[in-house]
Amino acid sequence: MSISSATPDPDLTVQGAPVPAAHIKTLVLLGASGDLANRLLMPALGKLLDAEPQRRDIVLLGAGAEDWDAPTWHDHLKASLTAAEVSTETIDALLATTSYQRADVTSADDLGRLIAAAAPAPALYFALPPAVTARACDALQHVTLPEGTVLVLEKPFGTDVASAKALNARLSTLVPEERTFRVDHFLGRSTVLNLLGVRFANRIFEPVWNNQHVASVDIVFDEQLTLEGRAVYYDKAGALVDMIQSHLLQVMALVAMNPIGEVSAFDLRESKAEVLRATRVWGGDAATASRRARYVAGDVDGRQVPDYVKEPGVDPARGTDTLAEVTLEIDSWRWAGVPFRLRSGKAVGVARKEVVVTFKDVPHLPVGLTGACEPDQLRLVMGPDAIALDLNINGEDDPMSIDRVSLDTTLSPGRLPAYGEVLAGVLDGDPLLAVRGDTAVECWRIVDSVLDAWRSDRTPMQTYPAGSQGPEGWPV
Ligand SMILES: NC(=O)C1=CN([C@@H]2O[C@H](COP(=O)(O)OP(=O)(O)OC[C@H]3O[C@@H](n4cnc5c(N)ncnc54)[C@H](OP(=O)(O)O)[C@@H]3O)[C@@H](O)[C@H]2O)C=CC1
Ligand SMILES: O=C1O[C@H](COP(=O)(O)O)[C@@H](O)[C@H](O)[C@H]1O
Repeated sequence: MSISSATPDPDLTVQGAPVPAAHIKTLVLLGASGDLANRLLMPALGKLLDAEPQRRDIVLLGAGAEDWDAPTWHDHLKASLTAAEVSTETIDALLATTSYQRADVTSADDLGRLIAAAAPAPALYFALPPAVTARACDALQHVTLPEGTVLVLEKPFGTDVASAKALNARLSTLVPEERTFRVDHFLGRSTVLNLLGVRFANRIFEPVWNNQHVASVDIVFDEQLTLEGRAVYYDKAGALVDMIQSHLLQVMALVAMNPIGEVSAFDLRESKAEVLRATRVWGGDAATASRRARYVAGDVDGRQVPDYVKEPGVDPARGTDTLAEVTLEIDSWRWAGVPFRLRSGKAVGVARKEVVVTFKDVPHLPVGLTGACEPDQLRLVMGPDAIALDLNINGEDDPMSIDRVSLDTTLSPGRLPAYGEVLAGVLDGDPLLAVRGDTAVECWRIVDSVLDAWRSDRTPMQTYPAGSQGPEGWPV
């Protein structure tokens, strides 16, 4: 008998329907001069307002360490929105009401001033380094938060089980769980959201979505991107923590969860949590259930890439992984015995970003049908978004020989970028796409076991040339 190693914290699993937060009027962007704010959040807000102009009464309040006057802030915001091709109407509407305050977000006095300016019910978006976010949350203890305040936290949410639990405990003293938005922008990606439609709006998949018919599931996010100047963050995280601990486990939960009664924050998040609570490393040994590797010099699509350890800001002694793979099992009636392989890497030659469900072989191929009969595969591709069903059919020339076809369709990129969907939830006070606190801890429980094995050096660090598809012998 398998027993889930963690029991959900009752304080973090809000029972019943979520209590709607007041419709947010002011979005306070803490860390407004930072990369996330500039490259992703402000454009996403602009796109959301373009798609839903009725929201144009949203006021954006920027805050950060920079001593910016109003024209400097306006120029910064306008440049970010313009680069994202946000409409001039939206840009003008945002500029008409926005303001910026210089603030040390770890100071209760500064935070108090910001919140007073953002009343009645602000959303505080911590677009800050994680350590600064933790200190800002400590400082908020000394500030009276208006009823309905929403807190929005970026990944990484803690650095292990203990720190994630401590952060949850701190947050629970500030606002209720349903007003705490732990952002995982993959949950706003259109292909990921499409898992709901594909799985539950079709008759044909659910009956075969189990260990009777599925041989394995691969969730792969291999990028051509390298370090891209992010050593301060990435060198401490690595591929396992950067991608698998958060995004890929969330995607896995959506692939594996039981059907939900309604698309509500409670149903969806509880169903995902059930999966994650039942998840552990394949065979119970994290050292053999995982692989890790790091890129060395190579050529990615014509771009010369140095050894990872020679990238500026990298500490070679740290032993950071740039490609990680973990095979997991979900101890449930539905999934027992089905390997879920999660893999993500940087600096590969050909990007591969997809969920692949591989079905078992047919039990019997009629005598007389010839040729290779490969397993059926359903593939959901993340960017450019597509869905494909790879099947065996009768051959074109010899009708009794088997050929392979792919029934595929490209999907529109979605009405909004992933962060646009995330922000829509924040502004509506709907935590549907937010990661629940107990789930964040579960994800660390799964990944901590791998990190422990890696620290004991039982899983060798391999290398692969940048521009390749990973070390030799690894399945791609
Ligand atoms: N950038 C990205 O692509 C992504 C980032 N994230 C997450 O988003 C968060 C922010 O990342 P990112 O934008 O890249 O980080 P940056 O370092 O680019 O930005 C952080 C911002 O916080 C400000 N800041 C730091 N300390 C204080 C303080 N005490 N008071 C006020 N402002 C302060 C910085 O100001 P100053 O520079 O003046 O010190 C800067 O504007 C992180 O948790 C990251 O993991 C998540 C997904 C993608
Ligand atoms: O959160 C992260 O995600 C990106 C990949 O997501 P995308 O939406 O930008 O494609 C990844 O490159 C980055 O390392 C990671 O921190």
